[in-house]
Amino acid sequence: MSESDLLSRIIPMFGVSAFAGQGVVVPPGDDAAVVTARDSVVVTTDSMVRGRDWRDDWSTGHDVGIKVVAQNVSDVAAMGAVPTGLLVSVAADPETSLDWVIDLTRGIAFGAEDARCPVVGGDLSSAPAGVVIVAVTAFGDLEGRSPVLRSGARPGDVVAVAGDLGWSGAGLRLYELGLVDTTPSRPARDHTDREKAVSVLQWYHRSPRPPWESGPVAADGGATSMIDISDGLVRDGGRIATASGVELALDEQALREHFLAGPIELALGAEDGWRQVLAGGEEHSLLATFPEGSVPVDERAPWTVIGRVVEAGPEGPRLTVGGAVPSVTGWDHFAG
Ligand SMILES: Nc1ncnc2c1ncn2[C@@H]1O[C@H](COP(=O)(O)OP(=O)(O)O)[C@@H](O)[C@H]1O
Ligand SMILES: Cc1ncc(C[n+]2csc(CCOP(=O)(O)OP(=O)(O)O)c2C)c(N)n1
Ligand SMILES: [Mg+2]
Repeated sequence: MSESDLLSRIIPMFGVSAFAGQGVVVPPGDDAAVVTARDSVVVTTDSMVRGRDWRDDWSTGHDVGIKVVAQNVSDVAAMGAVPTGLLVSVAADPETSLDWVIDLTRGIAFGAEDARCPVVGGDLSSAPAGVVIVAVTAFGDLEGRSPVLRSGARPGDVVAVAGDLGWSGAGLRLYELGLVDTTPSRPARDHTDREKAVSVLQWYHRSPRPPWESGPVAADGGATSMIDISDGLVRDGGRIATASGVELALDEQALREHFLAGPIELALGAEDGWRQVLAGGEEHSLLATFPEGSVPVDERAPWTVIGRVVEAGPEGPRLTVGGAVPSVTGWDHFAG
């Protein structure tokens, strides 16, 4: 199949016409898309690489599509913005099956629709044998809000998280332990049955649905800093601490109670599960700091208070859990 044939299959799947009038002036198909922007534009990019970010024996093309959109939309949300457009680039070994590419496209289209955000273009390229890379760029609109940076946390603020912690990392760990779940639809959150707990965690690893709507809610509520947790609570919380020059003093009891108890502890046990709560990557939940008393009340995706911001001590900016620096560090692509 030629590149143009493939594009003529892919582009209609994004149904951009559904978004006509919502900022898309020229849809995919020309040299570039044209979108309207009212204000400063939030822009971010994140890619996934076969073998590094997913394995074909665990994840379908559809899963990869949902996940790459989620990663990007949560980065937009972590600035306090709503997503307004996506660009999708795929570089694939020509042996990659058409079915896989179509499945990927369906997953991207599903994620984009869920985020109410049109795919406005992209690129197709071939890659050496075995290589498949999916790269997404997302645009966002602050709708008049000031961007929420990593650097605004102040002593006296509370630290809160929207979404779960450790689910994706626990799901990955369960795959690594040899459990293979292929539940076709999203399983219910289960706190009593181990098999169902395994299934819900592996499902979240394959196709996360972080609470990205909470990003703008946090910004409106006066969040002083925010980040999406892609490399684990400890590493990403540490980034807020460093950028803000403060200590994030997290409450071990609150973390264990809200995030370890339940599916993670049931599926992995307390020790391994706790590591995932602290250091599991790819969760894409939002971590933010708020002035005391202004944590937003959002029933759809509640913010859970997990600690406080305090003045950095002699050790400098850092993140502590129960008063100590955790021994786990989180994900780093190049640390080996
Ligand atoms: N190759 C690159 N060139 C320029 N900037 C980059 C590159 N890779 C990452 N960055 C920037 O570095 C910052 C941190 O990137 P990353 O750790 O990927 O953040 P995130 O977890 O939010 O995706 C971001 O502002 C990102 O835009
Ligand atoms: C096969 C496989 N091995 C390991 C992982 C785990 N993993 C890959 S990337 C990542 C962290 C986040 O990825 P990155 O691309 O750095 O996101 P960013 O920080 O840029 O948002 C993790 C935990 C995985 N998903 N699949
Ligand atoms: Mg990134």
